[in-house]
Amino acid sequence: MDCIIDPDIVLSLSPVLPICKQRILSGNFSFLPSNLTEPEKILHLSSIIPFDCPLMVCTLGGLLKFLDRRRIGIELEDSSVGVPVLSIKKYVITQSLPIFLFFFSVLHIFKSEAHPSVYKMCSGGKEGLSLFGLLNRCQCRWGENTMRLWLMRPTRNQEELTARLDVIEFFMAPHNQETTSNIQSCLKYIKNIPLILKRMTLSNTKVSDWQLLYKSVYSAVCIGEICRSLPQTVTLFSRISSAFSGDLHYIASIISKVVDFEESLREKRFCIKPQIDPTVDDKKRRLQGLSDFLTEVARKELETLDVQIPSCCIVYIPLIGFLLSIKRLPSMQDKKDFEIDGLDFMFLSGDRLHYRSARTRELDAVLGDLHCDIRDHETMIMHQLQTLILERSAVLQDVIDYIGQLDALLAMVVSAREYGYVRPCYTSNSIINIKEGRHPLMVFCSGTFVPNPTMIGEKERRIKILTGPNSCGKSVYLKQVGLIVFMAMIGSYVPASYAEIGPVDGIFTRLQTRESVSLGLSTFMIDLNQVARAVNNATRSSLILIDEFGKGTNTVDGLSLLAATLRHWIKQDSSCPYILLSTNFHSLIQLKILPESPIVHYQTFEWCLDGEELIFFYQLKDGVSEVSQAARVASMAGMPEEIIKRGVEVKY
Ligand SMILES: Nc1ncnc2c1ncn2[C@@H]1O[C@H](COP(=O)(O)OP(=O)(O)OP(=O)(O)O)[C@@H](O)[C@H]1O
Repeated sequence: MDCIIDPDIVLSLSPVLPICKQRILSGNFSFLPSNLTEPEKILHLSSIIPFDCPLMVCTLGGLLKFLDRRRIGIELEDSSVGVPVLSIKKYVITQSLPIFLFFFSVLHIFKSEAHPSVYKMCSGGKEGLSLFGLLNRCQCRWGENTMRLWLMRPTRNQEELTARLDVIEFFMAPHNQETTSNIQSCLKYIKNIPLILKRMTLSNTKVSDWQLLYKSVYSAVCIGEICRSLPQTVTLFSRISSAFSGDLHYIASIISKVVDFEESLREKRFCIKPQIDPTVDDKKRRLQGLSDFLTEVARKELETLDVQIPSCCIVYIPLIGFLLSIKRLPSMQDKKDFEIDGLDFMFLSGDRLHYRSARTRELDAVLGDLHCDIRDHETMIMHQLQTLILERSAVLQDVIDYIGQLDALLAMVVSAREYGYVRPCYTSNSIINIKEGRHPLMVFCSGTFVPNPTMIGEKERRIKILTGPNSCGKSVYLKQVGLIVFMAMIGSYVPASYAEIGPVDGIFTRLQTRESVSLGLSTFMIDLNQVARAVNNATRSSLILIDEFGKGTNTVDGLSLLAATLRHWIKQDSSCPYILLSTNFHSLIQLKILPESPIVHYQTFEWCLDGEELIFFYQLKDGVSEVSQAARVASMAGMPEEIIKRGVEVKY
């Protein structure tokens, strides 16, 4: 399988491993012959599931638990019935880039923060300053889900990446801006279709569900129409054009033909339009003409009543039927006063007395329970409509998939346009060539961000060693390169004036993290783990970003570890990964610990001293810096002068 298993993850899985294994062994696998004994069952399952792979076992165990909780497919069954698993199929994600969890936090790909509003504190977080937050201009939840998935799973599949970039390029053209906003306004109406479909299968659909489903389907039809008018050479447009047709049109037209939204909202239940069902039409017509007819009946009833009774009316109460309603007279005090000859007293409601008479009985017999009949009939039609929609619901899954992709790409268009990103070019040459690269997030934090180039490649040197005073911009630069390459691997435009990206099969980092508490490992141990992963797994096409490796231990040990690691890669010569490394170990260069090599390139950043003041230009240049300017940086950070002075005295 094309994946690298993170040792930290395996370690953290060990407590749940036996539970997951047990869950798998006791699963309801209907594909297994029923006459198998327990040992035979284990043997059979182990031929399908690699029990020696902790990640696989825990993932499958988690999936089975999820299915059991949601009771998918057996919602209405007894709770003792387990979800039947019909088959197990292996699915290998071949093209995705191995990325470790650290990467997402150190490069600020995702950053959830507690919500600042006090009343929302308990209800989860919000996205902070992160790449996801920056790119997520999605209009619907499906776009947001797709964007999240793409960020979690960058890919090497160039065909897929080019297809995404083609869509972005199309919408980036100024003359396509109107099309962009038209599609975006339709995307807003695509709602939670799977939830509505689930309610349909449970026959628990509300009027609002019908409205939302219709709006979603109608908007999808409009998007389909728009995509049909766009160049079909763009893969996504042609896929949408062919998918958003037949069944989708059918669902949209059948809902609009059958459902009477106005009446449904008024009646708070599913109502159908006229001319859908003659029986319902007939009953509704009778119900409409009923009020005049009932007034006439009431007039006749009044003629037969005591003269003291000034008025009466005929009312209809669902499930009870027609009743004669009379205003209670002051003389009618006790129940016996309510009795009237020829009428059966039914009940008192407010100040009105209700009776059943010969005429109301006749009305019941002739007109029947009109309301209930209509309701029953309409409910039956709703079930038929639901069945028709569910039979064709596969197209709605396609809608969600393609809408998610389109929305995520349009969101990328918005940020690319707003922040001046460019389309990256993918090349088969082993090269990373970025001109005027910018850190996509840091640009918002520093007044004027200084763009810098990156050139790592076949003829260019593959190991960049960055030195420079503290705070000169080394870490920001490393992250900037990592983020630009990462953005290219999700099919986004990138913050640069030009970017040529060769094959990249993984991004390894040794960057500052705040995870030592949660992992139970020391900071130095985390550093070592991260570098070990890079040493053990990186290939010629991997990008490695190392920021100040070795500083977490005694200087000599740290320096020697760093030098040994670099020597390991220098020996690989042109097969060496793309490496960007920043260090404050100036003795690495002063003591000439590293061998002379054409693949090593020393770079630093421009800065100068204005009197005692340290000024950073953040501009990358060739060369080495042999001073840290730590004392001046400490002064800028507000350290007391006497401490800084004493530090300088000790140094010399
Ligand atoms: N290209 C740039 N343009 C503008 N400002 C920048 C740039 N790069 C870095 N900075 C600013 O400089 C600050 C320090 O940068 P950074 O953390 O990269 O320094 P450093 O060299 O890694 O420092 P240290 O060696 O102490 O870790 C950043 O927080 C940012 O405000």
